[in-house]
Amino acid sequence: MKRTPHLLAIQSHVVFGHAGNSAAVFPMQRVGVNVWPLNTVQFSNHTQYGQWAGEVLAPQQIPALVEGIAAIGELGNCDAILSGYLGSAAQGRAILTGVARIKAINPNALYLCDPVMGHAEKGCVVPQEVSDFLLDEAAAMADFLCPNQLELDSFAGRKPQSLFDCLAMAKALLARGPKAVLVKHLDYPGKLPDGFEMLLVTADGSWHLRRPLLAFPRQPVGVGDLTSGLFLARVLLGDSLLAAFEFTAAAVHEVLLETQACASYELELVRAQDRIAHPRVRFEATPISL
Ligand SMILES: Nc1ncnc2c1ncn2[C@@H]1O[C@H](COP(=O)(O)OP(=O)(O)O)[C@@H](O)[C@H]1O
Ligand SMILES: Cc1ncc(COP(=O)(O)O)c(C=O)c1O
Ligand SMILES: [Mg+2]
Repeated sequence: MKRTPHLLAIQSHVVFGHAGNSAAVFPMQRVGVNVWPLNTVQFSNHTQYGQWAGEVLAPQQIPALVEGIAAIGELGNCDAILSGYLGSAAQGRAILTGVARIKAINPNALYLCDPVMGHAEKGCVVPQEVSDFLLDEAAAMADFLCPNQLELDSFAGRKPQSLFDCLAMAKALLARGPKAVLVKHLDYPGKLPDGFEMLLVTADGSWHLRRPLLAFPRQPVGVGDLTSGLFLARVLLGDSLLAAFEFTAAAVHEVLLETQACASYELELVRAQDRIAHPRVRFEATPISL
């Protein structure tokens, strides 16, 4: 029987609703991965409500928890690390120490960094020191980097002029070290208004994918976290990068359809669980080159 992969997921937890690990853990489990959630913050709710209660985890807790897993002899079973929303740059550095520790035991372990900085319409959701850390330090250690357009602009230091420009900006990131860059959300002059577009850029090729843009009275939160989590989960389950990309687009779209149908602000992950595991829609990515 094929072994179930294990994934250490280091990002935020919200008590109510879905963002960070609260958006990604259940879907990753539902598609068949053992998840080890390590919560960088525990907030009452996501920050787009404009107010929240809760605390940021002390940075030294991250290596301490990783050492605790090493002490029971399980750290070598970690096949991948995912990081998302960071409470501070010190937390980010502690995560990189953990990634290095895991890669020393299991050189095949993959690290996906979702460089959560914010969103064009939502404004920045992290402090400047976190953005600097993501640009200067985390990108260099990541096997996979999953920026949205704002984060890609931040990495490139400019805004794109076209789709091909987005591709060039994502390709430039490959030179910093990652095996693949998944741009979760494209925005560029000339983009068709009725589509939601993504890019996958690897050393072996690049692909562009378009799915319908759904209307919401308030943009749901946690979609980026769901996207990076499902992508990494499917890669661990044996998908090619392209197959994982197409699966992720379909599964995320299913969640958004369910969320829209329920008129919910929070993602309807529980109701959509069968659609996450077995998406009914399919989106084909098309090859793109400069
Ligand atoms: N098909 C879709 N239709 C409408 N909105 C979408 C669709 N897919 C994603 N979104 C929204 O677009 C944004 C996606 O943002 P993105 O940049 O990928 O990630 P993040 O969730 O990290 O901001 C989110 O606000 C999400 O709610
Ligand atoms: C606590 C927390 N984690 C993560 C996120 C990131 O969510 P998204 O996937 O929409 O970028 C947010 C966004 O507001 C948040 O408040
Ligand atoms: Mg995000």
